[in-house]
Parts: sequence; structure tokens; C-alpha cells
Amino acid sequence: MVLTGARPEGQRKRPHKSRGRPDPSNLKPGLAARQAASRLLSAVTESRASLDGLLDPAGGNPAFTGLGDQDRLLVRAILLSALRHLQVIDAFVDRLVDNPLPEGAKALRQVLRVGAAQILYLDVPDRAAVDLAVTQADSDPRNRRFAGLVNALLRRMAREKDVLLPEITASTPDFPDWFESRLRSAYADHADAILAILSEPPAIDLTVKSDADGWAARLGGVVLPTGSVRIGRQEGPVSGLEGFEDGAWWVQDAAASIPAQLFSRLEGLDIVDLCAAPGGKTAQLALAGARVTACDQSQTRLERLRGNLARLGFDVTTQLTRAQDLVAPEGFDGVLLDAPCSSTGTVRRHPDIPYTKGAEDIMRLARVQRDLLDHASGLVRPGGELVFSNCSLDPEEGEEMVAGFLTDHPAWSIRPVDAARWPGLETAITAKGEIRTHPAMLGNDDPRLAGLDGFYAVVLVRS
Ligand SMILES: C[S@@+](CC[C@H](N)C(=O)[O-])C[C@H]1O[C@@H](n2cnc3c(N)ncnc32)[C@H](O)[C@@H]1O
Repeated sequence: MVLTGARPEGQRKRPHKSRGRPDPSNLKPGLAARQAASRLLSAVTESRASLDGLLDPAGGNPAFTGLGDQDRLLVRAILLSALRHLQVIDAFVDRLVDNPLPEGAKALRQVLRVGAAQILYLDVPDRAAVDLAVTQADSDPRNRRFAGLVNALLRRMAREKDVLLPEITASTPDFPDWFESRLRSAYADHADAILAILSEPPAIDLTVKSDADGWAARLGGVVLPTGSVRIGRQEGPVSGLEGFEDGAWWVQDAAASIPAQLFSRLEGLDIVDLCAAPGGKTAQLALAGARVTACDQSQTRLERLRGNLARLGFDVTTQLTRAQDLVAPEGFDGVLLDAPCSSTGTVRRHPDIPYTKGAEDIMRLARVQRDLLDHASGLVRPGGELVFSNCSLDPEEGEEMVAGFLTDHPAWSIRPVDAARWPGLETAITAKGEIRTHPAMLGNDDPRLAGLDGFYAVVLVRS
């Protein structure tokens, strides 16, 4: 089939008076959101910009932050769907063209990805999705000559999706090569199950100050082995849920709640949280009665931590510093190093990661973590504990990096995690007594309630 489509019925070419950024309020409804989605998708897939940064209400991309609330929700939904299914979307587009899309036609690719995400995965009438995609192509000088192709291709996609989508999904890898091959080599037996669940939107887990059973009943959730309350997906923002304003709970993946729970004692002790923002683990440490010093190298993220801790009513000391620059001659009873990492354990929440990170980042970050761990070990008082954790699935940033630390620091050893403390999570405890969670754990027939972020955590002590 040769795709040279006409314009959709009734659609007339729009005049182009200005090449500056259009005022979103003058655009056809939904067009500004689609344009923003294409621009942000291009920033993620071509410039490796992090989606979190682009969507940040304070410092995010103006194409997004300048939109109204409804459009922002739409852009977020388009981007999450497009990134969760990017390989399938691209394969579907490529199936429908006789000749590959022109190499330089990157802007066209993004328009098609956004249209395909709406047609294949979102609850948008096909016709509206096609019409908007054509209008979008027509409004961009780079894409105007492809408006007919956009029309014909997306119409055909809408017509044939019921037959072709299952077939293309079955024959297309879910993720880029580097990501999938590292995952398969580390998790041979579980890799298929992990890859299958990574394309599913995640559940929402809450860490509650007290009365997990009561909060589970009030919010229609379940209590997990970590003590977290899992409430499944929500339509609106969680800030609208009971208990948010009162600071009764905070959002934290169940796996992320494990590291702070690994200290054998916290009440009345001096604990430093070295990479603390936005403060989920700091809050746990404070809740357990520790005197917490929360450090982070980012001023804006530390501000966010202060806001979060204020809502929760916790009083902690904060310090803007790089962890490796922290000097504390007295030391601390406990040190938590929740280190910066590739975050590959959080792909359900952050589907941009396979496109913004690469194998080279894993190696670079493993070196950063090792430097941080070397410094952190010097901050622990005799008899104290050092908990190291991160949300990477890659052993090079976890098990292997810590093994290297122990080889170079023979006075240090692993204090094995007590399996009896974690009923239901026994399979997450390694032979050496570390914690290794992955997204196929905590299975549930309902994928909306299944899974766990990938996390690595270990307790280190000096003999
Ligand atoms: C994985 S997040 C921490 C999440 C946090 N522990 C929590 O539970 O909410 C990593 C944090 O480390 C901070 N960070 C990265 N490198 C750092 C460094 N060298 N020193 C201090 N903070 C650092 C980042 O700004 C980021 O806020």
C-alpha cells in the first residue's frame, strides 16, 4: 500500500501566519496537548531528557507547564502510554509504510507515535485522534507535506488494530536491546515475567504512620508484607484522598520502604540520610524516633523534602551537601545511603528510563555509588550500621558493587537480613542476606495490584 492520504473529510488547510509558538488557547481543543506531547517525546527519545524533569510543575518544559490542568493530564497519559509501548508503536508504524520513514523525519515520527498511542492504548475516539494528528502535521512546516501520509496511516492503524496489534505485540521486544539483554542476563528465570509487568502502569503504595489495616479499609486497599498499604490506581491526584492533608501517610513504593526498616534500632539514635530527597526514607526514620540529618546535593529537591516533611509533621535537620563532602567527626549511629542509580527498578513508574539511560550509565553510576559508599563507611560510629540501597535492577550497581567494597574493606561485612522479619518476601532475600526485589514479585491476578519496584538493599557493619 502506498500511503499518500488526502486530508480527512471536511478538513481544510489552516493558514500559517506565524512561526512563533502559538497561544494554546487559540488552538483546536487538544492540539496544544498533542504538540506538547510530541515535543516532550522528542526530548526524551532524541535528547535523553528525563520525563520527571520535563513534567516538573516548577521547573519543567514550558510546552507542558503552560497548559491547563486537563491538557496536562492528557499529555502525561499520552507520554506514559507512548513510552510503555514505544517499540510496538514504532513496529506498527513501520508495518504500514511501504518505504521506511525518511531518516530526517524525526518530527513526523513523534506525531505518529502520539497519534498511535491514542488510537492503540487510550480511550480517545479514533476519528478524533486521526483528525488531530493531521491538523498537527499540517500546522508544522516540517510535517505539512506528510499530512496525507499521517491521515492514511493512522486511519489504517485504527481499522486494523484489532487484528494487527496482538500479532505485532507478540513479535516485538518490549524494550530497547541494552535494557532487555542486561535484564535477561541478570534474571534468567524471571526475565519474561519482569518484562511482561513492566509495561503495566504501577499500583500506588502508601507508607502509613500507623494503623495500616484501618487505612487499607478506609482507602479500599490491601496491606503488603512491608506494612505498606496498596490502593491500586487512582483517577485523580492522591492529594485528594483521605489522610493526605493530615499527613497520615505518604506515597512510597513498598520496595522503597524496605531499606529504612533494615536498621536494627532507630529510636533516639543519630541517623544520617545521605541522599535524602524527596524524603520518603527520611520520614520513615523520623517516624521510628531517630534524630535525622537529611542531606542532598540538590537545593530544589531538598526544598521538596522540607515541604513533604512539614506536611507529615516531622522535624529533621536538613543539610545541602554532596554526600562525599559531608564531614562529621563524631559520626552517626546509622548511615543510610540510598544512592543515585540508573533507576531501572522503577520502569513501570518511569517508562522513559530505557530510552534515557544506557549500559554506559550503569557502569558510571556503579563507580559513583562505590565512591559514595567508601565515604559513607567513614561516617559510621563503632558498632553502628550502614544501610546501602538503590532502585536499580542491575547487579553491577548492587550485589557486585558491594562485593567489591567488601573485598577492599575487610573489616566490613554484611549483617544478614532476618527472613522471619519479612514473611511473604522470603524470595527477596539473597544467599548472603541482602534484599533483592524485582517487579515480578508480589504477584496478583489483577496486574493493577501486582508487582514491586526493583530494589537492592544491604546492611553493612564493621567488625
Ligand atoms: C534515589 S533519590 C533518593 C530518594 C530518597 N532517599 C527517598 O527515599 O525519598 C537520589 C537523591 O540523591 C541525590 N544525590 C545524587 N548524588 C548525590 C550526592 N553525591 N550527594 C548527595 N545527594 C546526591 C539526588 O539529588 C536525589 O535527590
